[in-house]
Amino acid sequence: MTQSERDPRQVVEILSEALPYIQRFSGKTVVVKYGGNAMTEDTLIDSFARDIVLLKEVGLNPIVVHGGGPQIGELLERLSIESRFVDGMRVTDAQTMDVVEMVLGGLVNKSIVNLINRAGGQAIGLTGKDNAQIRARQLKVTRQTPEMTAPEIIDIGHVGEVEHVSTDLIEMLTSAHYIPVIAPIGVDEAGNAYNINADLVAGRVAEALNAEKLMLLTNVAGLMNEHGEIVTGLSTAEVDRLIDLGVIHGGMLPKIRCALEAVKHGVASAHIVDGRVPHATLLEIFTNAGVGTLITDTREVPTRETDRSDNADAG
Ligand SMILES: Nc1ncnc2c1ncn2[C@@H]1O[C@H](COP(=O)(O)OP(=O)(O)O)[C@@H](O)[C@H]1O
Ligand SMILES: CC(=O)N[C@@H](CCC(=O)OP(=O)(O)O)C(=O)O
Repeated sequence: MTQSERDPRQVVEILSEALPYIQRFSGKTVVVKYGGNAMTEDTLIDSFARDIVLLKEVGLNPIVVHGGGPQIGELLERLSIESRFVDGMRVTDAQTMDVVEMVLGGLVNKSIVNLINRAGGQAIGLTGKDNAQIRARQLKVTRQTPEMTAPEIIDIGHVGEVEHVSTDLIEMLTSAHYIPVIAPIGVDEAGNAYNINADLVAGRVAEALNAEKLMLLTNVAGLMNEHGEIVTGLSTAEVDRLIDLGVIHGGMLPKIRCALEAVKHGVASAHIVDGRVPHATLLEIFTNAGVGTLITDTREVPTRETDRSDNADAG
């Protein structure tokens, strides 16, 4: 249904209902991580871009950090370069690193920038190399089995972890009304590039900016428990239990870990959101409907009401 087909009274009612949320979040920073798996259909990517522009226009401060795992996988396949993952991280040799940089810093970054600009925003695409804003070091992955006396270090190549995020460039851009769109490539002091899981970058960017929200848009309806049910509010205790049970695995592991780290380090809330739902970002921020899993720094199970409790009108 288009706006002209709707009852105009309904349209203004919806706008009016969003007012408490707009007031609550105005001026606040929201880091939105757009996963490669959520970039499935053109219409969805369009609605994502419109949501980001709308957030900016109503006074929030959106920062986009994007992934592109499936898109990297596609080009590697076309180039007949084999790829595998250890603990949700792509093993990255020098040749793979070149492809990662081309796809993330080039194709994917610029297509998101282009869509946001076409939706009326002012997006600027960056990688962690710009102003060396994402300082990285090589990620050491260890593995230990009961038979081993000491953990084994597995070399997964040019894969990085975030050492430090400098926020001056991001802040300069956002204060001049631009929307930064950041590809998850880090750099060390010697200028070496690192492939970093996009969730980890988004979490650390959110922490560094003291963001109100970290939204992780993916291709599932939220975090599932051992019964296959979506967990709407996730306590830190429940995360530990689900990891021990092996229910959280693959790409969900870094996602949950970075969400937990972010809320422990000052981000008010993290959300795992179904990016396949049109306008998922707006639904999560401006309505009580909530479309995924909410994570806050609490041993209790959080609810959307507690997440919004500092404005009595907004819940
Ligand atoms: N407990 C879980 N609940 C939901 N998804 C899970 C869970 N454990 C593993 N996953 C997997 O994690 C995937 C999301 O991570 P990932 O593929 O890295 O997405 P993205 O590209 O959006 O970062 C899901 O598609 C699902 O296959
Ligand atoms: C080290 C590592 O695994 N890096 C990821 C970077 C992209 C990413 O994280 O993309 P998604 O968010 O779409 O999964 C990769 O090479 O796929």
